[in-house]
Amino acid sequence: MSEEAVVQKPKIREKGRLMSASEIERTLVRLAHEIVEKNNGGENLGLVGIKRRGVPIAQRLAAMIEKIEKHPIDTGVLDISFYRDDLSTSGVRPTVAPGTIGFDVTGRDIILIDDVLYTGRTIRAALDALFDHGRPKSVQLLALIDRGHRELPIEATYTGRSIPTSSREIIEVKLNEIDGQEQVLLVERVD
Ligand SMILES: O=P(O)(O)OC[C@H]1O[C@H](OP(=O)(O)OP(=O)(O)O)[C@H](O)[C@@H]1O
Ligand SMILES: O=c1cc[nH]c(=O)[nH]1
Repeated sequence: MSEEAVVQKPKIREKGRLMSASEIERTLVRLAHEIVEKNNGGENLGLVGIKRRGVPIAQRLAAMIEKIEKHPIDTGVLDISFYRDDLSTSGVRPTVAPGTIGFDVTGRDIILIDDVLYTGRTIRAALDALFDHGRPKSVQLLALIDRGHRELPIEATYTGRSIPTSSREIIEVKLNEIDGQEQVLLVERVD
């Protein structure tokens, strides 16, 4: 057996579609209005998407908020792959590249944005990275899907859908900008 065969991805079975393209769109419209309401119009807001699928979600929300409030919204990117907990145990010491978010976060009301909130480890790492870049006035968290199973005391300020899951299940968010399709699927590992 080749080595590639040993490290195959787990087999998965599709269990159903949780959100269609129009449901994702409607949910993002609602979240954009919630953000505007909670932040009094959002003059001081900055949206930071976590790679990968948090980025197009942040860009879409910024466009919606700009349309509602008629002022520009700073939008940036956090690539947290080098900040993961599991890397630190292997001795890798993450370094922060200055300016990679795309705007100065100091003094701003930052909304961190990701597609799925699960254990919370990605968000913890993203918070570390964010504060390496500057000192925001406040940080709020938005997740399109909260699937539970938190391992850290982290909760979303804005949630698209809360979907209770088993640990064998996986939420797959598909977005046009990355996947060429638009839906949220529930799948299950079968091996
Ligand atoms: O709360 P957590 O347990 O950290 O899980 C949530 C993270 O997992 C997914 O990223 P993934 O590592 O699968 O990468 P991807 O976004 O590139 O698919 C998802 O996009 C979140 O960033
Ligand atoms: O189910 C999950 C868990 C983490 N990240 C995902 O994208 N889906």
